[in-house]
Amino acid sequence: MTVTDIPTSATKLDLPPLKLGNITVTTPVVLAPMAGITNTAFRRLCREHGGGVFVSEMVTSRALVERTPESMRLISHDEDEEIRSVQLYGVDPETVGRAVRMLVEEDHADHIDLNFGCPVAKVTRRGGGAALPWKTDLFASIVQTAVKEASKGGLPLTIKMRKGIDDDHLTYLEAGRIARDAGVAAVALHGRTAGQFYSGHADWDAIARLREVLPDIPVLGNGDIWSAEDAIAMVRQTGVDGVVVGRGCQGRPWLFGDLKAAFEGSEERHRPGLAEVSAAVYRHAELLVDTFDDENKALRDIRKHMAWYFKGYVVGGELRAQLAAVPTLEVLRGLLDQLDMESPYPGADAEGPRGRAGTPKRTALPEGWLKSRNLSGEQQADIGAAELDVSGG
Ligand SMILES: Cc1cc2nc3c(=O)[nH]c(=O)nc-3n(C[C@H](O)[C@H](O)[C@H](O)COP(=O)(O)O)c2cc1C
Repeated sequence: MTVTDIPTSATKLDLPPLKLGNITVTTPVVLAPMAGITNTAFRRLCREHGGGVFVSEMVTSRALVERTPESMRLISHDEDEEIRSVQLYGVDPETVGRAVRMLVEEDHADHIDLNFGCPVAKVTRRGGGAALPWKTDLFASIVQTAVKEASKGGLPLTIKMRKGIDDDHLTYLEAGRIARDAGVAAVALHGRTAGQFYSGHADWDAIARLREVLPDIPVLGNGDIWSAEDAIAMVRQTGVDGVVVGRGCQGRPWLFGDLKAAFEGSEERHRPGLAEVSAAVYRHAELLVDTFDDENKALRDIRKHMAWYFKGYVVGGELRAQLAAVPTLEVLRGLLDQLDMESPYPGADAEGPRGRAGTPKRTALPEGWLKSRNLSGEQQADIGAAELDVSGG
């Protein structure tokens, strides 16, 4: 079944609340960790519309144990974030263990997620990111160490992964079993291989297979949820315990309101006119100024959201270009004031795919590397070196 011929009915599912260890998540929805997107400002906007777990941008374990200023910003949360969720990336069990211990002992988080989904070719070619679970001994060691350290503080630890390196080197079923045996609180699967990058459709059948293989822990499905109807369809089709939503909420933080409504059995959907979108953009920019305490940095950040916010809306070409290059909050105010505030919700044009797309990437790993599922010392060094190139999932 492809994503286009799934049923769209939103009749109530009666899904039980999602349990992540001792945390009960009433709306079974997770904001996907997205580097450069899911900072405190964006998480606040999403949270204000709905419920769920709102995961931080990824932080590398190495940077965190070195306490770089950027990594300390990445793990920071607003005071009213009920579930402080942090995503870590790491390739060395000892460093990952130290990073988890730091989060626990210094009370920076309530939930920790480990990222095994980075598809960036520079990283996967050297065995890191989404290729790492192929080396089952290293993968097991990282997850076991992280679970052990997280459990000392009673924190649930989850993992997020892709299907594998490419169609000939799938890892998700075995990695899921290893993670379950290590004691993770849930496993999230993005239904693409690293080689697919963001092309084609996410394979929801693979998500269903993982659900069957791991009947005893929550499985979360990820990939191509653009609307509340897609989320309901994924749950129906795969039997997952919750959904992870990434690009679908870019420029649409109100999607979390639709998701909450849909999981409560309501057909109500939020359809903001241009005036409301304009207010959201300005508020987002202001929150970013608070987050970064630096207007230039904040404006650099908000610029990448502009095309997503205004997708499908009636906005002239020149104004669009100016918004995409806006230099200051004051200029932003002036540009937004030029919009036709009576302009209504444009319907389906405002919805659907957005954000990162792209063509498949070559992830070819050396034959020798793929031959053994165990890791040599030299390969460990290589994976470690690629850590500097890691960027999201
Ligand atoms: C800009 C961007 C940054 C991302 N950064 C991360 C990340 O830091 N960690 C991670 O696990 N996945 C990351 N991802 C992957 C998403 O979490 C998600 O798995 C992917 O976008 C598929 O879900 P979607 O179809 O709902 O977007 C990123 C995706 C995008 C588009």
